[in-house]
Amino acid sequence: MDRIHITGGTPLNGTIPISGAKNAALPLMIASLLTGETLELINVPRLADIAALTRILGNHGVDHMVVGKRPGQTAETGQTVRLTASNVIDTTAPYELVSTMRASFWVIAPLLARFGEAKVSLPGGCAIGTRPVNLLIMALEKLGAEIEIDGGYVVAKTKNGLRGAEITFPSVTVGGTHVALMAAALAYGTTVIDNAAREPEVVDLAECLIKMGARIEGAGTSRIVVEGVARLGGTRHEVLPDRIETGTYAMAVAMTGGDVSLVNTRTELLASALDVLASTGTEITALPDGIRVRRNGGGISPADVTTDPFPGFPTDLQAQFMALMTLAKGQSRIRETIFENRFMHVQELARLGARIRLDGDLAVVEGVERLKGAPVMATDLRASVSLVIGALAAEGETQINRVYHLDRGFEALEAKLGRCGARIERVRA
Ligand SMILES: CC(=O)N[C@H]1[C@@H](OP(=O)(O)OP(=O)(O)OC[C@H]2O[C@@H](n3ccc(=O)[nH]c3=O)[C@H](O)[C@@H]2O)O[C@H](CO)[C@@H](O)[C@@H]1O
Ligand SMILES: C=C(OP(=O)(O)O)C(=O)O
Repeated sequence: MDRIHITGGTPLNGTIPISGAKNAALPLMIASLLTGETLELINVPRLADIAALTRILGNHGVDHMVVGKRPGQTAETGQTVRLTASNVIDTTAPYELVSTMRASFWVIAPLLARFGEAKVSLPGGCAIGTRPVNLLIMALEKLGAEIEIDGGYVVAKTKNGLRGAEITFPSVTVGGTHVALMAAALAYGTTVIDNAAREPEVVDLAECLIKMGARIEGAGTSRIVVEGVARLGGTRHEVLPDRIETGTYAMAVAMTGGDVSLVNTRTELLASALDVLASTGTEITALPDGIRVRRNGGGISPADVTTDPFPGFPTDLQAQFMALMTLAKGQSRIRETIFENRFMHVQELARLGARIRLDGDLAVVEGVERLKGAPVMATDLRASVSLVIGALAAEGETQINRVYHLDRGFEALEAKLGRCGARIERVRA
């Protein structure tokens, strides 16, 4: 298995281009199943999760084409991908494919809405909690689907098509909102989704669906209204920038010090995280095409955060923020309210010398003077990158094992950091 070696202690200086968002590209690709016409997606990141979903869509019969590179494009420039689901041959998504990635479960919605049936394995994904799909099933049942669980598969059917309904989520779910949106887009009549997720990735999906002919109002608020249409068509859509990748590199600079421009991204995608970063003594300035992040000399001030659905502090940045707080001048308190088991990075950060105490959903971090390199193990996607951040700031060498987690969500990580002065290399097994 590949490993990453990092020799820490060098500030980061330069420019990092931000990729298209994994968590937007995945539902957008899945939306291709809603139409027989071609969906062209621009700025799709090159990631293991995208490749995994491409295999799943291929298994359904979706035609996948990567449009040729244009002059000026580099390995880190997102790809343009054309997906055409004109000849869907199979409405089953098998265990072997779905178990590697949670978002793949969402194919159930377009398959059911367009073909009246779907059989999808219960999902896998990052080991950060139990992650049930009861709310996704509830939404589909409200729309009239008959659902049973059989041999680890969710089998969904509808005799006369889905029908618009009132769907009220008891708690905010991003995947549930994606599924409800896609299914309602092709249902008869009006669907109201209450307590909908307001994440920018939900808005991106809704905007693409609208271009495909869907009638959706209110995406980005907690009440979305969908008027079902009989059919959807193809379109061209650019995937929005990855706010989690943006926040991750911002935290890396906050920790190592230096001056980095994060380009092809937008401040409003992560306002709450940038406010918290500013309160730690990091200078954040908006650029026309991104964000400039600077910390020169001054120490890192401690700050408390609680993860929350958008526009709150994202759970997908909690591990990275914890890495930063390990070097703060004092105590910080980090509460994780979204996933019950998202503290796997704590014991690995401790190997670098961090002092963190866990108490239920609360992590209390006592800042230390310095971290020291050590061998560590990547456990899930965001935990892995928190170790990269810690290692960049630690003295000496850190070896990160099991880096396949990183490849799920960070495009060209070593190249992007390396060009800013980080001493980072991948050792291939
Ligand atoms: C591919 C993708 O976009 N993944 C993101 C998505 O995951 P995902 O869509 O899986 O996360 P959800 O928003 O659905 O989960 C939020 C909470 O609701 C619970 N829940 C969810 C569904 C359900 O049927 N029942 C239930 O109890 C979950 O266990 C969790 O505790 O949003 C999460 C929260 O912002 C992010 O961390 C993930 O990176
Ligand atoms: C948890 C994540 O992904 P997934 O929902 O696919 O497990 C993530 O992107 O941080």
